[in-house]
Amino acid sequence: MATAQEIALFLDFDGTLVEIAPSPDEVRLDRRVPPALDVLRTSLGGALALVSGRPVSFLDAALEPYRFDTAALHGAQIRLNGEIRSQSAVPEEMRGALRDLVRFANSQVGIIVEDKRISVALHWRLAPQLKGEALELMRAVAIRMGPGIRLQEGKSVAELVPAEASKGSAIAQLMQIAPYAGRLPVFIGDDITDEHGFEAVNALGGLTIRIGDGETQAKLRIASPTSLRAILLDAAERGSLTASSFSQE
Ligand SMILES: O=P(O)(O)OC[C@H]1O[C@H](O[C@H]2O[C@H](CO)[C@@H](O)[C@H](O)[C@H]2O)[C@H](O)[C@@H](O)[C@@H]1O
Repeated sequence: MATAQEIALFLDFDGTLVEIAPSPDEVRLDRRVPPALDVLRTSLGGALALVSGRPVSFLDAALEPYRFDTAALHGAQIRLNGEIRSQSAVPEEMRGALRDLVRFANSQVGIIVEDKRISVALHWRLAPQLKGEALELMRAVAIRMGPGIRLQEGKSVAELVPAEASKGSAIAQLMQIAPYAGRLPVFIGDDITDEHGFEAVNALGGLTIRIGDGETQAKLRIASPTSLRAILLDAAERGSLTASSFSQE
């Protein structure tokens, strides 16, 4: 089994480091997690990154005062060593799309539009009966926006994302750069968007872990964000994380 020095750890945020909440603004991160991740980053020679659908700014605020390498917006925004390394352009057609989505949200109770500029999400967790209508609208808007945009489905959400971006390509990019290059990638996630990451990490011979149930390409499962947190906090206390830390559930 690989040692701590050989691992590159990639962590999803929602549904992985924090429990899913009724709306995007309501997530609460256990305050022991940010310092624990900082300790683990050191023990991993710096090879720890967040891979999330959220923007870098949101993740920085959630994990403050720590700033981690981040592949944000499903890979459309990558920050490494404190500097934005790559970022997709704001799609020209996004303003028109946003107008249609806000109009829909204003006409229905429980629909939330999350404007992340480079991408936009339409949430129906608080109005599950509107899933069909919301998805139909998102599919129509994505088609209208053309080949530069793809539709990313997730847990009670659909998002318009730059077509070239995915968690898989972001992880593959990071794996070519120090301190990630040459290590065994370990990716932990819980949602459909994470399947791109699982595919890429499986192709690199790494370890893939799905939080919770649902169909997946991941090789291992951990029951919940609570169980993962326990593993990470324990590893931080011992100052060592290995691939086998994740198979002791
Ligand atoms: O890649 P992730 O870090 O898992 O981010 C994926 C999306 O997560 C957020 O939405 C999800 O979590 C919300 C809070 O728990 C929940 O209310 C919603 O139903 C979920 O879809 C976030 O709001 C999105 O921007 C992320 O892309």
